[in-house]
Amino acid sequence: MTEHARAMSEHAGDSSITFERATKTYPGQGAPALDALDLAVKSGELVCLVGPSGGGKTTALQLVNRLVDLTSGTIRIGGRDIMTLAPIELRRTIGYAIQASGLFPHYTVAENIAIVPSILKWDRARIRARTAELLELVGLTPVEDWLDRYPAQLSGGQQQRVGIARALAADPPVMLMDEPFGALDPITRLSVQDEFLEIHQRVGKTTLFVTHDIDEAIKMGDRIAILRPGGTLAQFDTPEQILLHPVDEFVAEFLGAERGLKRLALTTVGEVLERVRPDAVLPAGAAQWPVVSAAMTVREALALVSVAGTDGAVVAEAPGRFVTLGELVHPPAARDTAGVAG
Ligand SMILES: Nc1ncnc2c1ncn2[C@@H]1O[C@H](COP(=O)(O)OP(=O)(O)OP(=O)(O)O)[C@@H](O)[C@H]1O
Repeated sequence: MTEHARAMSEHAGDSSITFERATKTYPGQGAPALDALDLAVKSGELVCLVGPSGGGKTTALQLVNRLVDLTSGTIRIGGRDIMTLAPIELRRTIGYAIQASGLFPHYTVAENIAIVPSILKWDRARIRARTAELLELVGLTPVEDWLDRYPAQLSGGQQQRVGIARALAADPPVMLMDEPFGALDPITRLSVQDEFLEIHQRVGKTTLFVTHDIDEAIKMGDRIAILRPGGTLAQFDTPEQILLHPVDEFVAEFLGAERGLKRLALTTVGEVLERVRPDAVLPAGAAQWPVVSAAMTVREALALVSVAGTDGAVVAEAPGRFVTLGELVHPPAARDTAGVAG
């Protein structure tokens, strides 16, 4: 075990990423690309980094794996200053997935996935087993059908999946993803997002995920960090809080005109139900109300209620419980926001 690996395993369990006034000014540039960023990503959390083009998102990501070096400030992983680690060693503990997958065209799928494990001198049986496990994880089965293909023989979505498998190969505690689904068509993109979220829930890597698509950020992020032009942080909070309380006009505009609808698509009927009085008596006339499921989004439930023209809906999974139209339109505030991973 190298000194670095030992140090990292001592910190096992803490894979938080902390930016402390992290600043990058590229040579010859008058203004910083990233300006005094303070951001703490908790272990296991998925944070989406969004902002306008040129806002410093990629720079922030590449500072973490030292593809770009800090001008000033500090970045820590698991509490350790990244500048105290050799870049090559550091990168072995960080999975990196980029747009267009970044696969090596002359390597097969199996060879691409094996790159970091080979550097780490895993034996062949271990690499083979890990490769099979990863291809299953990203849904490329039966595994034998995929191992020997070259990237050019895969669709964009399949390449992206192999890219994610490769980034996960050596089981790094931290994942950096730069527009990982940017090259996909909208339909494939939605399904790859779902798959990635499932994988994330299972493997729980601390993930910093760059996207310029605010809808993707709302769907994927435990929290979202919004950068302004000039690389300063505009807001860092849960998707729901950002949609409810954008700090200023810049953030509100960035979120777009459909902010209210986006928020409704984020909350489920079950979540609203948890926030309303449990002992409320079913109103007369509720027999005519539509039945909704606790798993439905508020947006879906509202569609049913508006078609039925009623003042509320009853909830299938909770006998005697109901939600009113008013509660669906303006869900009471959550009792706490401690639902964030970490
Ligand atoms: N190697 C470099 N040398 C000089 N300037 C650079 C370099 N890389 C990036 N920049 C500049 O730094 C700023 C931030 O770039 P960065 O790629 O981090 O933004 P971004 O938010 O990821 O943008 P996009 O959404 O367009 O990918 C931009 O103005 C860019 O032109």
